Amino acid sequence: TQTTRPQRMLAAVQKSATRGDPRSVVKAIDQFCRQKEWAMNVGDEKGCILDSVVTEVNPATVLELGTYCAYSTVRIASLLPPDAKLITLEFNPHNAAIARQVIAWAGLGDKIQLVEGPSGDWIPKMKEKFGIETFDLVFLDHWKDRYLPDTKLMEECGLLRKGSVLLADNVICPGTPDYLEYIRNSPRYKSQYFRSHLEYTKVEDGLEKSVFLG
Ligand SMILES: Nc1ncc2ncn(CCCCCNC(=O)c3cc(-c4ccc(F)cc4)cc(O)c3O)c2n1
Ligand SMILES: [Mg+2]
Repeated sequence: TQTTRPQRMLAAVQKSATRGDPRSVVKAIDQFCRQKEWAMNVGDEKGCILDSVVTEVNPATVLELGTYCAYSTVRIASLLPPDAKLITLEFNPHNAAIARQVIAWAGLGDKIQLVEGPSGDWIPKMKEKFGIETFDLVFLDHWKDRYLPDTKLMEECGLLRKGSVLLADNVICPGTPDYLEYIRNSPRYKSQYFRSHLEYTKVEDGLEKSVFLG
């Protein structure tokens, strides 16, 4: 029977990456996506910008919205300090199952908690379910029309503190116009656009980094 693209991506990781070596997992997925099949990982070019923001923030708590196959999950977690925690939300059970195996292969199971379900349901439960006070870093990479409502929801739920950083993928392609409009005009955020390209292509895309001012 026909395999899915996430299954083929996992097979590429298990074939080419070293168990317990997160950067080799990242490299194996980038190689698969450049040489075999395009997939919607943040990718190597935007991934370098992601790395620099993670390193600068050095977060103790991270929320990722939209796991897909855990490429950015593993990329972020590989840069976190020892006791840091990353919670990643994935809506699609098949993708979540693949993501869990990629995370296990990278040896990052103790840093990453993958939660299945829509962001809108889980964001209000973060404090009670996971004992989270606030997030130091949020990586938005899920449904593009959920970036704005979920940002407002995180504000309302008190999950952001003065200095919390939001990093949003795909603000140009596929695009998140309502989110950009809000975040760039809100007095409660200081935003910066990092121009780049859609993963594995020459199409323009970029990341928007926004610091919550409280
Ligand atoms: N609410 C909620 N809560 C939790 C969730 N978990 C998953 N989802 C659903 C998210 C489904 C995947 C989201 N990502 C993208 O759609 C995406 C697309 C492209 C792209 C595609 C085709 C092109 F021609 C050009 C660019 C590139 C990217 O980098 C992308 O990230 C959730 N939703
Ligand atoms: Mg993306």
